Parts: sequence; C-alpha cells; structure tokens
Amino acid sequence: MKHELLDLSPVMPVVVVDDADAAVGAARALLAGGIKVIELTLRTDVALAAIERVASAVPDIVVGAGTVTTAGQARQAADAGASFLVTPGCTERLLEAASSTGLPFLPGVSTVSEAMRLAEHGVSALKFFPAEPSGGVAYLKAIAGPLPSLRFCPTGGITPDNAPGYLALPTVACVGGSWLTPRDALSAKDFARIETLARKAAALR
Ligand SMILES: O=C(O)C(=O)C[C@H](O)[C@H](O)COP(=O)(O)O
Repeated sequence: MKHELLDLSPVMPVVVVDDADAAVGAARALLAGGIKVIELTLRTDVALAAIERVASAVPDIVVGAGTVTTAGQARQAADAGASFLVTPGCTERLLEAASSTGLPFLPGVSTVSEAMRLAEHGVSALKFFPAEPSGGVAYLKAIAGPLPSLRFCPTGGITPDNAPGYLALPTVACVGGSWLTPRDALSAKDFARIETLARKAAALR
C-alpha cells in the first residue's frame, strides 16, 4: 500500500454496512467532516454493492474494501471498484490475489515475523491488528523498533481517547476504527452525527 493513502486522514473509518444507500450517505458525511477515505468491510451481503455505489456516487472519497479474507473477495472487491484492500491477516494465496489486482494492499499483522515476511514481499504499509488486544501502543513501539521503514495503521479497539497515543508514534500513519460510523447512526441514517464524529476524528492530528 502506498504510504500516501494512509496519509489521507488520521483515521481510517471501518464501516459495516447493511444498506448501500446508507453507505453513500456515510461517505458524504465523512467527507463533509474532513475524512477522505472509507473502508467498507465485506462483512455483509451488500458490501460489494455499497463499494460500487460509493465509488460512483462519491468520487471524492477514496473507497477501499475491508475484511478481505479470501482470494475471491480480493478479485470481487477490485471488480466492484475498490481503490484499496484491507485484510485482518495474510496468507500466501491472499497476498498473491491482492497483488494480482494491482490495488494498494494493507494486510493485517500482529507479530514481528508477520511484518518481516510481508516486508520481504515489498509490502511496507501494514495494519496492526488487533491493536489493543495485542498490546497497544507499547507493543507496537516494540515491534516497530527493529523495522523502522514500515508504517502501521493500528486497528481494533481504537477510540478517540487512545488514538492520540498511537498517532504520536513516528511509525503510525493513521489509525483505523469503527467509532465514526456507529451502527445505530447508520441504520437511522443519522448522517449529521457521523459528520460530527468525522470532524473530531479529522482534527486528531
Ligand atoms: O474487519 C476487519 O477486517 C477487521 O480487521 C476488524 C476491524 O478492523 C475492526 O472490527 C475495527 O475495530 P473496532 O474499531 O474496534 O470496532
């Protein structure tokens, strides 16, 4: 993944959508709040349709696919118009499939060896997942120490309160989190609330 994509916003919103229309509204609200990127997770049946809709209806936001766990999903996300792929972990097959899409790829890692293995394949931007359960800021500091050329997007358990601690690390480009798009706000189509959360998140760095 090109580091520039991670530099678009201090927070990568991780969004679980049940409705493609709500995804479009959420993307517009995030953008209005100053967040220029959105990760739509392939956790629901409508996710691919939502990626397609957001990519065409909100061209100013960079839309990626999250929770990509199989080679088939990597191809489907690319076909739907995703601009990047995020995975919670990585396998040989997934790495191959993601590489063959030509899309920027942000694979999840939580150990030094996983990070080193991906670095051998030329992947230098990594999702640190699950960030808080794995050991948080102190743990990331320790694993990033011997790998100073890598950059991380910690995700999993990140909140507005603990985000600044991660963002202060030189190896952290941005953090990922679902708190900008609460499920109840999405289902109520409360986009004003999402915009307010986005504005606060955009000001984190
Ligand atoms: O779906 C994926 O690919 C994941 O890696 C999991 C998500 O990143 C986390 O669910 C977001 O974590 P929270 O901000 O703690 O809700």
